[in-house]
Amino acid sequence: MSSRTTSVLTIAGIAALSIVAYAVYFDYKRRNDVDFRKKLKKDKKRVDKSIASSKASIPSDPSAVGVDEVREALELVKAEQVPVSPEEKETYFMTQVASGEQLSLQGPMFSLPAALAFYRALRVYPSPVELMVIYQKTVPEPIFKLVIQLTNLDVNNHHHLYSACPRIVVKATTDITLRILFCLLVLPICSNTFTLCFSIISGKRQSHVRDLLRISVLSRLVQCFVGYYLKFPPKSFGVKVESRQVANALKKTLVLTKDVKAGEVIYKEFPIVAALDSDLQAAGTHCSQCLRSVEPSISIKSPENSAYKTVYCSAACQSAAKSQHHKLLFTLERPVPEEISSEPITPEKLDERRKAQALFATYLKSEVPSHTAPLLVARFIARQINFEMSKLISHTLNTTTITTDQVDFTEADGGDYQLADHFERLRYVDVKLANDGLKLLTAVLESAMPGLDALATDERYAILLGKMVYNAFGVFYDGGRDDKPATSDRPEDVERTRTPIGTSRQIGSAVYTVSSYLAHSCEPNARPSFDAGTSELHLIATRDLKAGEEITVAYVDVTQHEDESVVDCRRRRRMELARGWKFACPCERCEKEVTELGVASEEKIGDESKIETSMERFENNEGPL
Ligand SMILES: C[S@@+](CC[C@H](N)C(=O)[O-])C[C@H]1O[C@@H](n2cnc3c(N)ncnc32)[C@H](O)[C@@H]1O
Repeated sequence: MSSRTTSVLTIAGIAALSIVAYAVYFDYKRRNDVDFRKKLKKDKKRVDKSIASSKASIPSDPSAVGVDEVREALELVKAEQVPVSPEEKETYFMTQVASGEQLSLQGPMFSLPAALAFYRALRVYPSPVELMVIYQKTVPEPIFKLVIQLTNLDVNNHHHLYSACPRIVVKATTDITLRILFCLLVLPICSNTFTLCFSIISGKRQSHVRDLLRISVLSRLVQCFVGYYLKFPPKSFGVKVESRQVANALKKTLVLTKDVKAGEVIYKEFPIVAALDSDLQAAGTHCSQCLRSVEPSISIKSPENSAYKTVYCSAACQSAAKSQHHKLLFTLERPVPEEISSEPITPEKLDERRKAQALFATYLKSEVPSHTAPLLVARFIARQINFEMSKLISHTLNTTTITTDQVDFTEADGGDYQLADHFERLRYVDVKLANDGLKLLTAVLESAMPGLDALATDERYAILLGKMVYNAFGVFYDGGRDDKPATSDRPEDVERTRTPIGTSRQIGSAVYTVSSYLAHSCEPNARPSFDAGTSELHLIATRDLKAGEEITVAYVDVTQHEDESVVDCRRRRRMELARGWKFACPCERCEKEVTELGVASEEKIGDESKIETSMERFENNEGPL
């Protein structure tokens, strides 16, 4: 043993002996010395008093924390940097909620720090109103009050919180339209929370709802916010969504989870919403629901007096279209199911509805030959309303039955996520609202169910349009069509759908949840096919692929045509990508052409300079997910 260790042990031994000696001495004095005992009692009283007075200075009601103190703390939080990328936000969010939960268990002294942690989480959560509803039910009341106080003091954030749902949160109690609005506007992210809050506002506090309330904020929100991509796409698709760094920005792409051979179908997917090009819709040659080509003699036609003429290939398609969107948008039938009481419809109201539908139908027909986005948006909104209504019936009747027709392909494994959850996460491109589309659609919704006008605000409508044009695929089969009305417009101005054979050959457009994540390559390893002769997308491998490989498709026509040089083909496809999709393609083929064929690497694509500022922001990952 070294001398150093010995001396450490010796000192430790002496110290231990001293303590023991003092304890023995203390015990002896306590037992035998009266004065010592008196002094001890006096000392104890003094200590008790001091503890009591320090306890009194701790507020028993933490909401009594001074406003100045709260304001000061808020200023410090506001000065903190908020993470920018979605991944950082997720981590930050989870850390803050976890720390809020921990601190709230530490007693009243920690109420403000706990509230601040919850408040920090609120600042990055995409749907703050929803989070507030959850906080209200799960965070101890004094801490929740402090979170409210922080929100009220932060004027900007206050605006952020309530601008999404003016009036509605307050009013959503009894009226059916408002209940639907509450669900569609306020709770767009998480269907569990969706169900939970729906039950709360519909006054049905069933036992499973109470159970849900007991689950910690964190576990439920982790599932909503982060767990989504663990459950979606469903495992059966054989693909997963991964974030990859592309040119300084994080992109979400689809990656294989299984090996596939060239020519094999990777997965099949039905669309969330689809629409025929308007000239085919008018011609009545294709089913308006599944987009199948249909013999006029056997097709099911809409009634003569219908504002928007539709043709269906089968009773099943007619029924699906009706329940999803057509009844609400283009019929005079009661929009609310029989199970739910609603105000009687007067002849005046009916007339108002007829006129609104006629005007909207005329607008849709007069749109650029194949611009389907306004119809896709209208159908999507109607579908969501109908979906919420069917949920309402199941709640009202105390059943959980929602027919497959209503959830079908929008549901991931286990049914945790639904239409709104998927759509909410898709990225969008800025769209300028140039015409009356929104006004006319609003009139149709309002005439069917007063109050629904709140659903289609300028901002929301622009986002929905932006999501449709950014994520839609062109549907084509049998080589596509040759009879599209000629136009001098650029392809991406007529229709910006991902169509590997060119938008001029598509018969319609459709938006898919999984396939929306497919990235582009000018030398793609997969292709969308519509071999079923409908809008059902089959993703086919164009070569042997291994698990872990990123899947790519061609967004535009990438084949070199007979009359085209390599340089011309390259310029054409890159221009279309830059104008329509706002990126300079970095794929291997584009790179190879630079090195092998001597195409100038500095080649500037004319319109790339026109990429909007918003797009640059978006590319830097500052925009929406
Ligand atoms: C409909 S989104 C596709 C979904 C997208 N991958 C995501 O991150 O969610 C289309 C956008 O993805 C990006 N993108 C697709 N393929 C790309 C590629 N090969 N290189 C760079 N960006 C690409 C472009 O920003 C394009 O505008």
